[in-house]
Amino acid sequence: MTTDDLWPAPHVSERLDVTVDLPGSKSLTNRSLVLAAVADGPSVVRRALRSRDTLLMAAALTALGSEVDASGPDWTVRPGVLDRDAAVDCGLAGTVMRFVPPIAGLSTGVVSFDGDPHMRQRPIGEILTALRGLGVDVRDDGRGALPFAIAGTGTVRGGRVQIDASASSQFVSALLLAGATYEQGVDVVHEGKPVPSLPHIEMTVAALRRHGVEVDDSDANRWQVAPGVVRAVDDLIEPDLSNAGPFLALAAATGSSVTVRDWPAATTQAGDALREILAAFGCTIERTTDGLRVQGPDRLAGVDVDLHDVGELTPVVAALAALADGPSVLRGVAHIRHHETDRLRALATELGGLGADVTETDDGLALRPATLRGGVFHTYADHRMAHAAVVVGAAVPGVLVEDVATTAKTFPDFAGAWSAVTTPSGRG
Ligand SMILES: O=C(O)C1=C[C@@H](OP(=O)(O)O)[C@@H](O)[C@H](O)C1
Ligand SMILES: C=C(OP(=O)(O)O)C(=O)O
Repeated sequence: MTTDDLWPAPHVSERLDVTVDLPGSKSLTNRSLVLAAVADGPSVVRRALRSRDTLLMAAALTALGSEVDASGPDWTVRPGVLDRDAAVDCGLAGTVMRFVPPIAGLSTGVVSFDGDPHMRQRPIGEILTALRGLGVDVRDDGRGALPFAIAGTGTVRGGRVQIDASASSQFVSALLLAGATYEQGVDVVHEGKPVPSLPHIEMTVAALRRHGVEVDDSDANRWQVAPGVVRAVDDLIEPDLSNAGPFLALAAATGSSVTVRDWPAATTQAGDALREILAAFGCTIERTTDGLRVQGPDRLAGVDVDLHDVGELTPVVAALAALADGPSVLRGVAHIRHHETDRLRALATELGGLGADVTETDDGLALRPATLRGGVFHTYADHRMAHAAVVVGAAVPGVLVEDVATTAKTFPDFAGAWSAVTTPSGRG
């Protein structure tokens, strides 16, 4: 590591009163792109997120035969014929590695998949086994991980399939997104420990219904998608509410007021749970004509929260818990050991390195009040580790964020946006 890779997180020594505009949601953008690629005509994805994960998705769909014009803020997608051999780079994007293979089964070419070194550790085996059961020719070395290839025959039989989706809700979303294009549709039954991140499956179901696809989700742990046309629709992408996390946590950590513009009145995004979580820390939450306003308290309370449904919020919540005046328990998130890095291990190591009293548990973290100090915060190529680092850095002088550019996974120029709100001279 060179010192160039260390970004001094802005320390905030005054109370701020700021409003931020956030880029679009990764999860909504990548669902819209996938459905647009199998739709019955061209679509527009308005205010699409332009970030590494969404550009990788656009490149994957282009490689498979669609035309994606990502040159402006509104992206156009023209579905093409899936008739070619292709190579898909998944980077570190779970949505690309999980959502694209079920569509590749419709191709008449051989589609090979690989990604960043850590992506070879992230689970995909359940989807590969499920695809085989649905009639897809999957070629891998039996490890249930990248790299692998899908040799399409142009059609997929589909039907009923049982999976264990306790490691990731994306296993279910992936099969549902492709399901309507399969001859028999798809009937996915989950058997195993509870599925995490259920709001993300609700987001998938809502996206399918918007595209005219019939989905029956009336039984717990079972989702049936009827075969049929995926109608082309124009989508408007909401701001990314999980990426609102560090900005709203900034208010909590520094007793400031932060407004996130255009907070949706109703949404399937996991980040909406921030309203409740930040209230538990002692923040005051208010909807204004501009968006959602959070006012941080004078002293942060500790929290006891189950984050099973909203695991991607854990790094920012852990950063606040490390700054709190009371003890905290974060539970229900064993599955985030399979995210961009082992987030429980990484958070315990890095927050601990800055003086936090933090213990890893089987399914979360336990934190007790401690005085934090500055130092290097390693990010493990994980955008949300960088988010945790800057939140601590706002409250504690001298935090150096390693590789802040890793935030580009889901947020263009995060460091610039963070500087603009935290540095008085940076504000317009
Ligand atoms: O479907 C999606 O867009 C996502 C689902 C969740 O994955 P897991 O179920 O693996 O946690 C979430 O954490 C991830 O950031 C995005
Ligand atoms: C888990 C995450 O990403 P992915 O879509 O790569 O799974 C995340 O963004 O927190």
